[in-house]
Amino acid sequence: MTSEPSNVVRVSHPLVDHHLSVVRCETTCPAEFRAAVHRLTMLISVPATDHLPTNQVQIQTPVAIADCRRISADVGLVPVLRAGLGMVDPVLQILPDASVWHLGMYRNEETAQPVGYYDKLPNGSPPDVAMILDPMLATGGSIDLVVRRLQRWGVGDIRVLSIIAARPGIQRIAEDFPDVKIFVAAVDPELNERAFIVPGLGDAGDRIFDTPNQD
Ligand SMILES: O=P(O)(O)OC[C@H]1O[C@H](OP(=O)(O)OP(=O)(O)O)[C@H](O)[C@@H]1O
Ligand SMILES: O=c1cc[nH]c(=O)[nH]1
Ligand SMILES: [Mg+2]
Repeated sequence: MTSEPSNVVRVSHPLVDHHLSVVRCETTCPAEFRAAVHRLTMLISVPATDHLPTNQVQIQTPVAIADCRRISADVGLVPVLRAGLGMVDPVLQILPDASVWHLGMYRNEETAQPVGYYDKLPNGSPPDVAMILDPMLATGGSIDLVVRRLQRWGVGDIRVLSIIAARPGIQRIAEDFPDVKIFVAAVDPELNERAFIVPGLGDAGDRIFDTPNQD
């Protein structure tokens, strides 16, 4: 662990380091990039779900009755299109009963401001816990909008899962939403003149979907 702001949990593990080196490498092909994002997301998901409440249940094993525990919270995953889609399956592997609510957002190339283009959140009651999935947190503008939208829906417990977050974006989220924790594989120091994370990994959405020069 490092001297990051208290809203950030950098998941420290040799496997995280290994798969980060894969996603950062510019010659990693899209199939390998997707696989590494999948593996990193699984590794981040475990600490990011450490607060979920459980109920005690009695389970009949083939031998006897065992006292067990099952997750009792209603969890909603909120992938931010497009890049967040690459993180949905690995979280569903460990939380198969979670719902998935999609939000679409892209950054305007000139201003780096987020533009919302799809919102599939319902009017009904919100989940107990929402986990926002987006591999990149740069200026924090996109996550800021998503958190505001979830709070408007009435979600009280919000966590963010990213692969790489930049310090300026982390700072922004900490100031705006001190209760929102961010779970990441890496914290990078800065942004370049195009608001890309340095050293980062480039454009996550384009690398997942093999659509170079789309942004
Ligand atoms: O913290 P911010 O400065 O807001 O930047 C981060 C956002 O930018 C990327 O999306 P992008 O605009 O590339 O859309 P895409 O997922 O469709 O590629 C990324 O996946 C985040 O959503
Ligand atoms: O470095 C960055 C910044 C925003 N979005 C990305 O995909 N990468
Ligand atoms: Mg992109």
